[in-house]
Amino acid sequence: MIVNLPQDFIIKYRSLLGDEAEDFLASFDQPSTTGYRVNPSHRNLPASVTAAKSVPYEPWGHFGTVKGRSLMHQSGAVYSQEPSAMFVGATAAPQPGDKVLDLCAAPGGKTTHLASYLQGQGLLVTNEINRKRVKVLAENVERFGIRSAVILNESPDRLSPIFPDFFDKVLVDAPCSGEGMFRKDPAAMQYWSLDYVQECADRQREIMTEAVKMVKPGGQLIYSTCTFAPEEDEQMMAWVLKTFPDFHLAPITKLGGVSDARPDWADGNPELANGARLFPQRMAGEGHFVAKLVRDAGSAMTVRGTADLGQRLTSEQQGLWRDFAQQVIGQQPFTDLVTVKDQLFAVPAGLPDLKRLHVFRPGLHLGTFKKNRFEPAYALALASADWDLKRSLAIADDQWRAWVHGETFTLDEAPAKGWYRLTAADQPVGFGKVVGQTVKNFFPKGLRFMVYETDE
Ligand SMILES: C[S@@+](CC[C@H](N)C(=O)[O-])C[C@H]1O[C@@H](n2cnc3c(N)ncnc32)[C@H](O)[C@@H]1O
Repeated sequence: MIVNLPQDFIIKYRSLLGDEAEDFLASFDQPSTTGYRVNPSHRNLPASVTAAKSVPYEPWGHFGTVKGRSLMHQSGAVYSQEPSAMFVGATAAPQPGDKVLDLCAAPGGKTTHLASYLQGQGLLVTNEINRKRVKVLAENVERFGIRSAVILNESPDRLSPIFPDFFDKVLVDAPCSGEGMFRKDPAAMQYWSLDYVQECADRQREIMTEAVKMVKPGGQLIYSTCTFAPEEDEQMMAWVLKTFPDFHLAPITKLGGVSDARPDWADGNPELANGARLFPQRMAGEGHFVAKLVRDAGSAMTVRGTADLGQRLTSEQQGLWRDFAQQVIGQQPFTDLVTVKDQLFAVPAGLPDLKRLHVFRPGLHLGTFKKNRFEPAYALALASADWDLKRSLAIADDQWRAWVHGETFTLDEAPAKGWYRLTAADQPVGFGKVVGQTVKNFFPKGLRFMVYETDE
């Protein structure tokens, strides 16, 4: 064996997997499997992205790699995600209009996937407890052009009193012992021990105790981990079924080498087989556990107060936004607008009162009110992939490279002065301000990068 797996890990899985254990252990010496999902709201994507081999259970999923410093990545046309992680979103598969909570969301792989299913309709509450990680989540939500998401930075026990019986779907992609990460990130092995698995299971029980309260009667709770440990997988589900008797495990369609979960690794309850196991020795992927819990239908949803996510716009702000929307977008695509300080947001409908929570983003960032003018946000440009804007300017590849590096660039002709959504290869890349033949650079400072020859 090349990879130095912990001895206790080897002993444990030899005992659990019997004849299959050597194939399982040998899979850790194979290279990790990479993949990406295409963003369904982006149009005219090149064949280099769409023609790669598909992931069997996820129509937007492909095997392969898209570089971080590429147009496809920067414009939000793709999200890099290893293929077995795609099984989580594919199992949740919310309908447009659903109210969805992603409780443990950073860096945003599952959130961006759930958003693809929602198609901008309904509500996506995406939460991350960790203050640093919530920033990365927000960057990915913006990059993927998600229009109807609220980003929260909270612990599950502070969310459950605000959202009782509220969501059609709740996803708990639980913090776990990460055994399915060993191949991609061998450093993950240094935290691993039999005790660590137990610690993770304890934390998962705490998270699930709050998560179940937020599922509406008849709604679903999708639970997933990227670990193989039965304590965090089948045994966790066995505990949920016993502790919360109004929840049951629903069957999941299993394609492409996905297997039934193992009741014999928990209390033998045959219902546990409805869960799904993704093993790297049986399929191309790093490994996951996914289960779909359904809450019995019952009492009606509790009615609560409505959201108060910011200030109303002054009449001057309304005018500045209206002028921008008419002149540049050509339509007024949002109804519920609020300001937080000088920032303008479009908030999704249907939220309860969030006053007591730490709201990291109340909705889609539309822009900033400066003195007597409005400056559109990068997030708004990236959320416009499927709109024909009144003012849109196609730029060439070398101009895109200058743009993401923070440089101004020159056009061959001078169009009318003002804001333009810029596109490269039909993908939105930001708002630029045209003055004469010059495009002034508004690419966010913290996201700037240099494209090298080796990135191609
Ligand atoms: C497996 S990761 C989520 C990955 C993410 N769903 C994705 O697809 O990109 C689990 C997340 O749970 C967060 N977390 C850790 N402890 C938590 C807790 N007690 N309650 C809620 N979330 C927690 C971690 O910070 C981490 O971001």
